[in-house]
Amino acid sequence: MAEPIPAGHVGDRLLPGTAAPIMTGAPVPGGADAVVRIEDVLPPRFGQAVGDRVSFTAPVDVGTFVRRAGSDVSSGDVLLPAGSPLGAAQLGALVASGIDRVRVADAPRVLLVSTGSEVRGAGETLGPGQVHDANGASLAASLRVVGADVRVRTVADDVAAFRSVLAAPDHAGWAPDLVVTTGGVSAGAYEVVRLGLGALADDGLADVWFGHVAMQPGGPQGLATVAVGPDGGRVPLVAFPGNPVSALASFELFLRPVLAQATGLRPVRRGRGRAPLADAVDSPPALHQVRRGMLDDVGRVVLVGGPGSHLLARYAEATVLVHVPLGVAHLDAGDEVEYEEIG
Ligand SMILES: Nc1nc2c(c(=O)[nH]1)N[C@H]1C(S)=C(S)[C@@H](COP(=O)(O)OP(=O)(O)OC[C@H]3O[C@@H](n4cnc5c(N)ncnc54)[C@H](O)[C@@H]3O)O[C@H]1N2
Ligand code: MOO
Repeated sequence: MAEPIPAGHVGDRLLPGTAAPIMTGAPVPGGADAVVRIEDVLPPRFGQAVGDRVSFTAPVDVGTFVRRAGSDVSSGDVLLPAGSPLGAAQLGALVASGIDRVRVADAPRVLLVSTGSEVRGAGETLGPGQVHDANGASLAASLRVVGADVRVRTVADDVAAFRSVLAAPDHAGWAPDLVVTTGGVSAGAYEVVRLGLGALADDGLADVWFGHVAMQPGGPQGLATVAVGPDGGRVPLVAFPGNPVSALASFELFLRPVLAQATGLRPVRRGRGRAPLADAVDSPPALHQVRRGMLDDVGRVVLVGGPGSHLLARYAEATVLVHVPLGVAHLDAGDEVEYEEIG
C-alpha cells in the first residue's frame, strides 16, 4: 500500500503492484488504472500502513470506477447552444466548466393591463359587483415563466385612463416591448380596450384588429400595434378576453409559443400527446373546444370541471389542456384526444 489520497490531493505515481487508499473525487494517480471499492478489499476498511499488503475479492477490470476527464464535456465541445435558458443544470454545468460569466438576452419587457371597472387588486376589500385581479396574477406568472420582465397595471373602463397607461406605462421610464391586455374586447357598451384602441387608431397611433377565433374559451381576440411611452414608439399589443380561463388559455395557445421562440426557450410548446378519454364529452362543433383535464393512473384523460371560462379554480387543479377539434360534437369514453401539458 502507498500513501492515502484524500479528495483534493494528487497522489504520487503508483508503481506496478501497488495500490493507494483513495477517496471519491480524488484524481486517480499516475500508474493506476482502476479503483476498487473498499467493500471489495481484504481487509475491507481504510487504515493500512504504507507497505501493508491487501487483496481484492474479485479480479478488477481496467477502468473500473474511473471517470475519465472529458467524458461529460471536453475541450472544444459546445457546452450550451445559444438561446439555452439558464436553469439549474445549465448554471451548474457552466460553473463546473470554469465559466462564471455569460452573455444573456434581454428579458422582453411586457406591460400587462387588466381592464374593467369591477377589477380590484389582490387582497383588496371588494364592494358589490367587484372581483379580484386574477388575470394580473395568472398572466404575470405565465409571462415570467417564459422569461419576461412584467409590469402589471389595472385600468377602469375609461378610455382616457387606458390611453394614459399606454402613454406612461411606468413611472421609472421603463417602456414595454409588448403590451398584453385582458378584458374589454367583446360586444358590450363599455369595452375599454376596443374603444381605447379605436380612439388611438383614429388619431393615427394604432393599427387594430378585433375578431373572433373559432375557439372556446378564448373566442374574442384583438391585435394591434400601438404607440407607447413618452417617445410614442410602436409596439405589438395582444388583447385577450377577460374571463380568467379564456385569458390563460389564450396565453398558452397563442402567446406562449411566440414568446418562447422569441426568447429562445425550448421547448417552445410543452409536452403533448394523445390519450383516450375517461368519459364521454360533448362540444359545440363550430368551435375548437379547449377543456382542462388530468391523466389518470392508467393514462386516460379525465376532464376537470366544465367548459365555462370562469372555472379558474378547476383549471388550477388541471395538468393538461385537452383539445376537442372543430367539427366534433361528441366523443365517447375511450376516444382519443390530443392534450398538452400546462405548468
Ligand atoms: N354580447 C356578447 N357578450 C359576450 C360575448 C359575445 O360574443 N357577445 N362573448 C363572451 C365571451 S366568449 C367572452 S370570453 C367575454 C370576453 O369579454 P371581454 O374580453 O370584454 O371581458 P370582460 O367583459 O371585460 O370580462 C369578462 C369576465 O371576466 C371578468 N374579468 C375581467 N378581467 C378580470 C380580471 N383581471 N380578473 C378576474 N376576472 C376578470 C369580468 O369581471 C367578467 O366577468 O365576453 C362574453 N360576452
Ligand atoms: O371565448 Mo369566451 O373565452 O368562451 O369565454
